[in-house]
Amino acid sequence: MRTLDSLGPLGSKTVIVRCDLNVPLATDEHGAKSITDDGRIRASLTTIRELREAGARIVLISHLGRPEGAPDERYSLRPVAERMAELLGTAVGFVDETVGEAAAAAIAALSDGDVVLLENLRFNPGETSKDDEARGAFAAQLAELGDAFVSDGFGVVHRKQASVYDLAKLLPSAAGRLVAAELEVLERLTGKAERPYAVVLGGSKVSDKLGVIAHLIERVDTLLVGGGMVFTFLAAQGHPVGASLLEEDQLDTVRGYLDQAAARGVRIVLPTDIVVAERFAADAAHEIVPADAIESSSFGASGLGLDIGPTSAATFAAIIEESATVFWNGPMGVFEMPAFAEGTRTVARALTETSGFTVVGGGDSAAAVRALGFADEAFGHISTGGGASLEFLEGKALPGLEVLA
Ligand SMILES: Nc1ncnc2c1ncn2[C@@H]1O[C@H](COP(=O)(O)OP(=O)(O)O)[C@@H](O)[C@H]1O
Ligand SMILES: O=C(OP(=O)(O)O)[C@H](O)COP(=O)(O)O
Repeated sequence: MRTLDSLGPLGSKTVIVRCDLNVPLATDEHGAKSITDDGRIRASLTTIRELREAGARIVLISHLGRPEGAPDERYSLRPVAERMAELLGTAVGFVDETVGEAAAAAIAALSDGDVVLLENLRFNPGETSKDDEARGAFAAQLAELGDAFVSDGFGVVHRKQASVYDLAKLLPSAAGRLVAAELEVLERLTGKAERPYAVVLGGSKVSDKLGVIAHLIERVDTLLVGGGMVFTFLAAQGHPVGASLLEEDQLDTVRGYLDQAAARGVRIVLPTDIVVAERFAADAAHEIVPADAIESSSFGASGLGLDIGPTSAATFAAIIEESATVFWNGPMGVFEMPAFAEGTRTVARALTETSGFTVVGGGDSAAAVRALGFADEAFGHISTGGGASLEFLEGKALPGLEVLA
C-alpha cells in the first residue's frame, strides 16, 4: 500500500485528505450542537500535522452521519471545524458546500500550512451512489480541488464511495498515517490471532454487520452477540421480540449462521436476559425479562429491548476474561441512556481486566468506553473503525485500501 512518503515533496501542493470525522453530536434545548466524543478528530491529527509541517495546503473532507444525499443542517461538519481548530492550535476554515465555487475560492486563498474543512460529502448524492458514473462524476469534481489525495479515514475504507475509492484513482494518492497505524495493529487479529479468540458484536447497524458473521465463524472460537443485533437472532430461534430492532428479512440467514457455527464447533453466545423498556427514552420504565420471553414484560408486544441483562453481561464478561484475543464492535445497549448502559459497562470492564489482547472498534463503541470512564490505555487498541475493522478481520479486500495498492 502506498503511504504518504510516496507522494514526494508536498510543499505548496494542495492535498485533499479524506478523514472519518463522523463524531457523535448532542443537541441542547436551544439547538446548540456539541461533540460528545472527539476521538476521531484527535486520531486524524498526526497526518494533518505532518502535512502542515511539509508546507502543504490542506483540504479536509469527511462525511458525518447518514444524510440522504442533500444538505441537512443536523449533519453539518461546522462543529467539527471548530474542534479541529482548537486541537490543532490553528485556524481551520469551513466551507458550507463540498464542491463548487465557494469551495474552489476558499482553496485558492489557502497559504502553505493552512487547513480548510469542506461540508459533509454525503450532502451530495454522488458520494454514496451505487452507480459508477454518478460516483465518478462527483469524484471528478472533488479531484479538481487538489493536486494529491491522502486517504486517512480508516472508519470508511470498507465503503466503495466517491471520496474513498473513485477519488483515489484520479489523483496521486496514498494512505495517511492513521490508516497505516490501524492496519499495523489490526494485523494481530487476522491469521496470527492468539486463541481462544472471541468477537463481541452489538450496536445498531445490524443489516450492515450481520454479513460478516459467516466469515467470522470460520475464524474465531466464540461470537458474543449483544446490542441491537440480538433480536434478529432471538426471532430466528422463534422467540417474540416485541418492538425491538429487528431485521425481518435476515431470519433465514441468521438460522444459517447458527447451523454453520454448530457444525464448526464455534460458540455463538446470545443473552439470556434482556432489559426491556416501555419506550425509547432515558426515563422510560424498564424491566429485566428472560430473553426468550421479551413480550412477558408489563409492556407486552410494545416493549423494546435496550440492553442485555445482568446475567448475560456476567456470562459475556467471564468468556472475555478467559480469551487471549478479543475484538469488540457495537455497544451492548443504548449506552447513551444511563438506564441502558450497564451491559456495555460490564463488557468494557471485562476487556480492561483480561490479560488477553483487546481491541475496541467503532465510533460509538469507542465513544461508549470513554463516556463510561475507561481510559484508552486500558485496552490493547481503540480503533476508529467498527465496520471497517470487522471487514478487515473477516479477511475481505476493502475498496478504500485496494485502490491504494
Ligand atoms: N438494543 C438496542 N436497540 C437500539 N439501539 C441500540 C441497541 N443496542 C445498542 N444500540 C445503539 O447502537 C449504536 C451504535 O451502533 P454502531 O454504529 O453499530 O456501533 P459503532 O459505531 O461502534 O460501530 C449506539 O448509538 C447504541 O445506542
Ligand atoms: O461510524 C462509522 O462506522 P462504524 O459505526 O462502523 O464505526 C464510519 O464513519 C462509517 O460510517 P457509515 O457506516 O455510515 O458508512
